[in-house]
Amino acid sequence: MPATLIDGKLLSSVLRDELRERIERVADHGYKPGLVVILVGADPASSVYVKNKIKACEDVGIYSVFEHLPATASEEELLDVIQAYNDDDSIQGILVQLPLPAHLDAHKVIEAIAAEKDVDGFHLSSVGALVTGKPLFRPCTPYGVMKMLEAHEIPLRGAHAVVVGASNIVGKPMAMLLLQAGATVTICNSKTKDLAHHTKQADILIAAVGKPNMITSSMVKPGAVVIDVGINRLPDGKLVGDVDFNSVKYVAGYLTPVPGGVGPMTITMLLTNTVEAAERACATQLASLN
Ligand SMILES: Nc1nc(=O)c2c([nH]1)NC[C@@H]1CN(c3ccc(C(=O)N[C@@H](CCC(=O)O)C(=O)O)cc3)C=[N+]21
Repeated sequence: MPATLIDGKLLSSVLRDELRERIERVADHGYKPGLVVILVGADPASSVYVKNKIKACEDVGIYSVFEHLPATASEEELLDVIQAYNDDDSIQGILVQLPLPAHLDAHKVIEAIAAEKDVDGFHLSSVGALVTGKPLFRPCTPYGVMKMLEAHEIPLRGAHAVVVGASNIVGKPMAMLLLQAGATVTICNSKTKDLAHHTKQADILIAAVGKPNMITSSMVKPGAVVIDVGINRLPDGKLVGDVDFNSVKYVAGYLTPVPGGVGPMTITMLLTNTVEAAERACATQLASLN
């Protein structure tokens, strides 16, 4: 029997309905969640993602601002823009679209974002809070994956999770969330010897490498939960993940599609973090009134 599909679009629509209710509740206190998306330059893929994020905000009733800087913008200009939004009470979330042009220091730029507005979860405060077990903001992609596992009641305690890819934005925080949920976690990287040996042990396999179709059916334990975080655009324009979907679907127990899997969930968790930020700002103000 082919794998059960984990539909990120469907789950997103359920979660977005819940967000609309939370947004109405903060609206009752005179608050409207606001997100600014900052894009430097005009990379076509980034431009599409940014547009999708703005559209998603409109869809649930989050106020959004698109701040577009030229590719030649200086670090100082970008830091000034971030500072202005740090000080802007109509904005609770600040996202700087990555990757940045090479002349800008992404680390320095991310650190300039006020920690309480870091809805991407990339700031050192967010990373430290996550690792020590009191998350401030969870990075959107791993957070979305956790929601997908939860929605399908996939047991995590004592499960063996194998994360392929060790990036700061996906692999590392993904491993941390799975660990905190009680899984035994293996993290593989590009230097891992005999990758298939590790992936075949996985009850839950997370593919986050950025190589089209690299996880093949012989690398998957029968019945495993396979989460495809990859988004690779082929020369013919087709979008594929890191998992060879057509062969793995006959081996896996659960599988996420690309498109329509982790991608839409990433955006939904960005919206969730923005609403969360607005609820905290609202609670802080209510407390100061008492
Ligand atoms: N500061 C920052 N935060 C990010 O969260 C961030 C970023 N920079 N830089 C780029 C990556 C990539 N990313 C995606 C989100 C959704 C889809 C998505 O919705 N994908 C659709 C398909 C979209 C299409 O057709 O191209 C899907 O998988 O169904 C894809 C990619 C967020 N990123």
